[in-house]
Amino acid sequence: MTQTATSERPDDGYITQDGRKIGGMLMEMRNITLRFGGVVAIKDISFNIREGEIRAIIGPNGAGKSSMLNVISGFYHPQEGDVIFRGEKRPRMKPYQVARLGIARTFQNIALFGGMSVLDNIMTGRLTHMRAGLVQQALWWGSAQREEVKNREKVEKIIDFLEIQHIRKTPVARLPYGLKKRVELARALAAEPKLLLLDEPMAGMNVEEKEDMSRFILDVNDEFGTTIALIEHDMGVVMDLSDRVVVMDYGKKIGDGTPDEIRNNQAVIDAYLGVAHD
Ligand SMILES: Nc1ncnc2c1ncn2[C@@H]1O[C@H](COP(=O)(O)OP(=O)(O)OP(=O)(O)O)[C@@H](O)[C@H]1O
Repeated sequence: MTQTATSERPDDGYITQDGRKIGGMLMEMRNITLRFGGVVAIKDISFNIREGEIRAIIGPNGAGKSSMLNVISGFYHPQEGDVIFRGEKRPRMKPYQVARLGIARTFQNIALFGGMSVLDNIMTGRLTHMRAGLVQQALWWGSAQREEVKNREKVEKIIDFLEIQHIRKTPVARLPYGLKKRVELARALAAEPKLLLLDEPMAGMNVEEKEDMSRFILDVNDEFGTTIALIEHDMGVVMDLSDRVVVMDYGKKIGDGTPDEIRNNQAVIDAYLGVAHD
């Protein structure tokens, strides 16, 4: 996607050059600080994510990117700052409660059930939508069955969309790496998230797998209107996919803007070239 415009946009949204609709604020991180004992992983960082946007968080190793993703997904709780989701301050929540709000994620190191089939793995992504617990399922078999059928339909649609019909019965452990990553994406999508967090979706992939994954990320965003925030080290991918990019270095935010703005940001260039700073 070519990006020439600036990151200054009207509050209620805009249309991208390739015709996608970007809306108002979906999430705002306000003055987030996160410490681990004496280590300050995130220092007073603010940024926002708009509805429908593909937003990247980049930075050198140890910059604090994973920590930030973990704050967004509720794994870490910042000592300072607020997380605003859909206009409301999010109270301290457990990750499963954050998932119920509509935030799903994939992991850098694939976190699937190796012995289970692709289909069953993706079904686990529907758990946040399942109302019937085990006891309910036993007592109200009819409604639990209807729910199962509905969940299956959603999952089948995702399987078609991500072109993994041919491996639906295959145990995940037997799949090549690129396909495992695609199954992880499918499982996260099964939760029908408003915000999808991707932790290094291209890590360990060959060129062809990266091209496939890039296409699927764009298609998911376009077809389902899913807002996506991703951490990624592959600069080519980041600059191609993202509407806007946040750059972190040593826990601080050193850049925030469109790919073009980031490419021309001297602090960002210095950080990647390893220029010393105070
Ligand atoms: N659970 C933790 N306990 C203690 N320190 C941590 C923890 N998680 C992260 N850190 C520290 O916080 C800082 C930021 O780490 P983080 O993993 O967020 O960076 P990153 O940008 O994701 O790095 P990478 O690209 O190498 O994955 C580092 O100094 C790291 O050692």
